[in-house]
Amino acid sequence: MYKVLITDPLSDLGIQKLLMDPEVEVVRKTNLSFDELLLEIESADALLVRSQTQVTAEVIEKAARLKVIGRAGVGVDNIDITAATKKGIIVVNAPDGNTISTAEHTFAMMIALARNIPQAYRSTIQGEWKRKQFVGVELKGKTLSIIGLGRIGGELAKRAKVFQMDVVAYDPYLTEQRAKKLGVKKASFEEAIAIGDFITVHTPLTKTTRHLINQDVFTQMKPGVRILNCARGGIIDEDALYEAIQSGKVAGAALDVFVTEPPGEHPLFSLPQVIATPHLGASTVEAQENVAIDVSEEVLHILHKQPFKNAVNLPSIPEELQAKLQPYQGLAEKLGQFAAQVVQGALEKITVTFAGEVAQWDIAPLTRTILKGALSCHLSDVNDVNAPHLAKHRGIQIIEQKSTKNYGFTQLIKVEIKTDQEQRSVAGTLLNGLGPRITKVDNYSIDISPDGHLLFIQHQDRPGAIGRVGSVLGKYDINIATMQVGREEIGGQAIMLLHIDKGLTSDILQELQQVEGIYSVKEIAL
Ligand SMILES: NC(=O)c1ccc[n+]([C@@H]2O[C@H](COP(=O)([O-])OP(=O)(O)OC[C@H]3O[C@@H](n4cnc5c(N)ncnc54)[C@H](O)[C@@H]3O)[C@@H](O)[C@H]2O)c1
Ligand SMILES: O=C(O)CC[C@@H](O)C(=O)O
Repeated sequence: MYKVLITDPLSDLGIQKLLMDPEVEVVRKTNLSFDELLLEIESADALLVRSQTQVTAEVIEKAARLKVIGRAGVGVDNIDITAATKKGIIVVNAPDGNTISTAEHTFAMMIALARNIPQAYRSTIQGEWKRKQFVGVELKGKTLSIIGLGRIGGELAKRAKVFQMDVVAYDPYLTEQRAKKLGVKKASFEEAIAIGDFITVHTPLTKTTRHLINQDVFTQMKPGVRILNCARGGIIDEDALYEAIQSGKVAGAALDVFVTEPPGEHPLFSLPQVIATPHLGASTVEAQENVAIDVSEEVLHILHKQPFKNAVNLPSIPEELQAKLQPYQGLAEKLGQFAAQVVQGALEKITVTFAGEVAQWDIAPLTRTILKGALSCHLSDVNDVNAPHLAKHRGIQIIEQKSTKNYGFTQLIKVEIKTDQEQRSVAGTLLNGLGPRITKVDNYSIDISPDGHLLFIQHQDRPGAIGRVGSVLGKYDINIATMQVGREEIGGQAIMLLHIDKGLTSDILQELQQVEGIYSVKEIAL
């Protein structure tokens, strides 16, 4: 049974799939104190949050069984991604479900700002009739500068075009093609800042976007500019915004998000030019249902070990590529496990080479799986998420390469491991109808399926060696299921790779080591 802990309000309809899964127990507890959260998280397999719950390193540290953190929304700045990654916890979000709602909210804020609607409402219901005081501006013909033309920025641009605004956008990843498709002028940051009558930010909050709009940037703006932030508090320096409004440079600001939420009695609220909403961008029935459905499905996929797509701490893999790579995942993991068990000493470098059909694709996910296989022989709780981090942390160098060399197979994956004592390699392929096979260990060609208990023996190629190994195993009632022998030259070094039906005790291993003509014996569990 998986415990799915939900600590922020999520749409009832949206989490139906979770509620209906017989293997899932849904525990909904909102407004938990920090200590209560620490207590609940200990036994949770999945945690679902919106933006309120702060999933700090301390919370993650306490989570003994947590496999996935699901964010019902886009921004994951309330989750310590580094701490989750270190612990091998997958973080997924629901990036698409609230795009339209947030774009619409931003647009509503822009109109409200242009026409002083909140201020006029407040005055009118107090019995005043101040028509002169609330003269606004039209959107038509004005320039809207969008900083961050992603999903929300893009939808906002479409709406602004319908209102006959000139839309310019700055986004480091904006292509001419996308700008053209949206009817937007691609600009530099400086240009976008200098020409905007309305400037709106739609970037995530990161180290580079914190205070992206600061005191210096305000000085470069047009006098009378109007500012919007429906993305994240902190992208705009709140103190600098206060100054810019006070000085008259900025005519007004519409804010849905704040550095601290709730902001309490914020100095900006003393300025009549500021309008505000309490982080309502995604607060529509539709968006809340969408994000809850999306994140619930992702969490279920992860708990049931099925493919998922919106992991924040794993590069996303297009479905088509995922389908192509899937058959290779098992082989990749086994090769990593085999290579790590066949070597002696501390891992220093892992080189993975892909040849044939597989080399035509993005093979980074397979490299991660190989790494997971190799590291899991020595470390606990290794998965695709934390494997690269764990390798880096231990100073293990990872080299990934593609080869056009003909290895005699339609596709081949080779794993070379260098330790402080030796360097060895193992290669494998997928054979039609037979599945994964190990085809080479060091320079010895073999053909064995990578599963179960294996014995890897290095010996001298002399009559009797195989028989003597068989006698020792027979003495202890250990059945040999399959056996492969490889040699470089007659009478030289050779290897035996045996499938045995059960594992060996250290005494039997030692006895095998003493057999005449045997150089080394390694037991490999796959
Ligand atoms: N107010 C709300 O309720 C609400 C709702 C949803 C999303 N959001 C916020 O809106 C943000 C954007 O959401 P989205 O779905 O459009 O994300 P997105 O990832 O589709 O778009 C973000 C864009 O910002 C661009 N970007 C990154 N750094 C930049 C920089 N320094 N300068 C300019 N552009 C930069 C990226 O290239 C990307 O195109 C989210 O990160 C989230 O914090 C708020
Ligand atoms: O949960 C919310 O309502 C806010 C969501 C929004 O900020 C997001 O980043 O998706």
